[in-house]
Amino acid sequence: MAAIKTSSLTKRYGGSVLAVDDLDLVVEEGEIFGFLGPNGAGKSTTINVLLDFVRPSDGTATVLGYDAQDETERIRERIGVLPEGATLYDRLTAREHLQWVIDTKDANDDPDALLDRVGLTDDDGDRPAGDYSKGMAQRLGFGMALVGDPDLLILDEPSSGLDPTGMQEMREIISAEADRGTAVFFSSHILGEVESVCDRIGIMNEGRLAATGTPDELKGELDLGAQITLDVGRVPDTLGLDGLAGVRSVSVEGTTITATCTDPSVKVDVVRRVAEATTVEDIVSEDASIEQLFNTYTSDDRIDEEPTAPEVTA
Ligand SMILES: Nc1ncnc2c1ncn2[C@@H]1O[C@H](COP(=O)(O)OP(=O)(O)OP(=O)(O)O)[C@@H](O)[C@H]1O
Repeated sequence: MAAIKTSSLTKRYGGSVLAVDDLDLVVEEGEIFGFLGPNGAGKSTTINVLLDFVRPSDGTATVLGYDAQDETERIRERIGVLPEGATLYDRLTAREHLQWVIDTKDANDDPDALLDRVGLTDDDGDRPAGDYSKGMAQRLGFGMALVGDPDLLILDEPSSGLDPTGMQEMREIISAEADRGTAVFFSSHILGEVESVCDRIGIMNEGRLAATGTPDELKGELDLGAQITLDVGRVPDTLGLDGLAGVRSVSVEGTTITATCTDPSVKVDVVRRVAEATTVEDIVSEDASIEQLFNTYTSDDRIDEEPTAPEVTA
């Protein structure tokens, strides 16, 4: 049984805004699925339909096998949710928030252990949430989502407001939850975060799923190539890269030479050839990044075109 399944899910706001457009999405049990997309792509709307905060215009959605609109109670018992901009009660302390969720879910978690897990101190636990910084509020919201060992975590921009340490801690908790069988579905703008923690990603664009797969699968599909950039003392008349197997293109700007290779292993040959012709002062090596992937799938003139090749001067 899928943790999340949507079939032809569509949401229109008013007559003109098509926020989610015929979406077929499957998140498997136990997997970490990152839901990426630019502002307005339809990520929060999809999550809001899954949580029955908004009703779909068309299509269906199930969560843990239950209908997202008709079996909301069953779903709530088994999931943990961090909604966009978690709503907290200003006058309640963190401990009281956690205790409230524990009681509501009839769970037996220890509020102190949860506080510790999300990086809040004992003293923080006794302060009213109204005094919290954005990052502290986010940590508390995350702690509330973890109550009751949920089978599925749905997190809308979980790292929003967190400092780098907080983001790292959040990623560790997500991985630990997945290790014990929890499926995690989270939306993000932070591409590195998604790549480092997710089993699969889905890229939303204009209400549609532009791509799904593991980061490696998606990079492979697009054949974005691997880049190597060399700073040299002097650019020789002949670089020696002409006809080198696996070099797709070469460009030169000042004393910087950039080669795009069809395969990362070819980069060593590029360095060797250039080093035979001139002094190499610095090397930067980059494989296709998740940023490239994201840009390719969400730019206006996406996919139907070949990735653009830099000017060839070799
Ligand atoms: N309550 C609403 N009423 C009208 N339009 C809405 C409403 N909520 C969202 N929209 C519109 O639906 C589209 C998708 O918005 P949504 O918030 O789902 O995108 P998102 O991918 O979560 O964006 P972001 O990354 O900025 O949070 C946008 O055009 C947005 O303006």
